[in-house]
This record gives sequence, structure tokens and C-alpha cells, in this order.
Amino acid sequence: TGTTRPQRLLRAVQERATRGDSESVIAAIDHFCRHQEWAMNVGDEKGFILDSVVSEVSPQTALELGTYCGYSTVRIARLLPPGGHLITLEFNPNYAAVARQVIAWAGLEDMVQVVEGASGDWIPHLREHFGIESFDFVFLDHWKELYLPDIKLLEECGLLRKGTVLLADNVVCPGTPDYLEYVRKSQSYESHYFGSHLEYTRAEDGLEKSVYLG
Ligand SMILES: CNc1ncnc2c1ncn2[C@@H]1O[C@H](/C=C/CNC(=O)c2cc(-c3ccc(F)cc3)cc(O)c2O)[C@H](F)[C@H]1O
Ligand SMILES: [Mg+2]
Repeated sequence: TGTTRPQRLLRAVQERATRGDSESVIAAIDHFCRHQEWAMNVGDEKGFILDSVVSEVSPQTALELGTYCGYSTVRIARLLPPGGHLITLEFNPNYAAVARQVIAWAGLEDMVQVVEGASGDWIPHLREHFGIESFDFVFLDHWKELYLPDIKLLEECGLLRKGTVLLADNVVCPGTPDYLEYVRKSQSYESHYFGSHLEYTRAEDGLEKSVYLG
């Protein structure tokens, strides 16, 4: 009964990063994934694109689907404007536990709510439970076949508004073909592809940014 990879990633953060310094937490995770063990964080190259989109949107309300170890959660939360808040959904309790500690080490726990459970179960209750009217920004990075059903659910629940920005990881590798076809063909979205590479590798991957038009 050894440790899990997320637990080893957390230990690397606690050993290498400075409490309260989100940049050092991001750097510690990238170092761990490059030099110790690969892990499915969005990574530094795609992370730079994520940063630029978050900075441009400057969201008061943000949603992340698939927290994993909290790497992209920290990247997003550190760029939120005053009063901004990020809700991140994670259904694996072990991952959620690690993510909470990574987020706390970065000193961002006041801007982030890690919600344990399945996106499909939680999305219909976000308004009543968190007083959310709609989301300014959504980052998709959970099971790839759930991207499409979950944005349709967000639409149905009225949680997207004119101008809401969706950013989806892995649209090339592992790939999200049904999601891509939908957002690129639908009259309700204006989409743009940002080419990049699979985290910590030379394989092709990229992010799809889709603006909801209502
Ligand atoms: C059921 N709805 C869910 N609700 C909340 N959290 C959820 C839900 N479903 C899963 N989660 C949670 O979301 C996470 C799932 C992330 C999946 N990510 C990937 O598979 C993924 C894979 C690769 C990859 C590429 C090449 C290769 F050779 C090997 C791997 C790269 C990537 O960047 C990825 O993001 C978490 F693990 C799971 O508990
Ligand atoms: Mg990913």
C-alpha cells in the first residue's frame, strides 16, 4: 500500500513550493511532471494559453469540470479579479482531497470551492446551492466523452449567458470529436482552436475556446 501519484505530486508541492506562493506551486508540479512522473495536468505550455484566456475574461464566476490534482484550478484562481470565485467539480474523493491541499498550499482556498461529485448530478443544483446566476468562464478537462453532454446540460440549466467563454482541454489528444463538431457547427457558439502540445510532451494537442452567443 504505497502512495498514489497524486499523493506523490502533493508531496513534491509541499517539499518544493513556498506556502502562499501560487507560482511556486505551479512550478513544483511542472517540475514533478517533467522530471519525476508524467501526470495529466494541463501543463505549462497549454497553461500559458489558459492564463491568457482567463486574464481576458477576468471572470467573476468560473466553473472547472475535472479538478484532478488542482493544477489548472490554481492557474485559474490566481488570475481571478477581486470578488471572483471558482467552483471546481471532482468526483474522485482521493483526487479532491489532494486538490484541496494543493489549492490551500497556493493560498487560494478563499477563491475556490472544490465540490465532490459528478458534474451531471451537480450542474442542475449549482444555482440554488451556490447562488450562481450564470458562469462567465468554464474550463473543461474531465472525461472527454462528457464534454458535450455537460455543456448541453449547462445550456439547459441556463448557466451560460451571452459571452460566456468555454475553454476545452485535449480536443486533439485524447480528443473530443463530438464536442468539437458541436461547438464548431452550432450557431450558438463562436469557436477558435489554439494549437499546442500534450502536457510535458511533443505530441500535438490544443485548446478550443468557444464563446456562447445565446
Ligand atoms: C462524471 N463527471 C465527472 N464529474 C466530475 N469529475 C469528473 C467526472 N468525470 C471525470 N472526472 C474527474 O476529472 C478528471 C478526469 C480527467 C480526464 N482527463 C484525461 O483523460 C486526460 C488524458 C490525457 C492523456 C493524453 C495522452 C495519453 F497518452 C494519456 C492521457 C491528457 C489530459 O490532459 C487529460 O485531461 C479526474 F481524473 C476525474 O476523477
Ligand atoms: Mg486535460
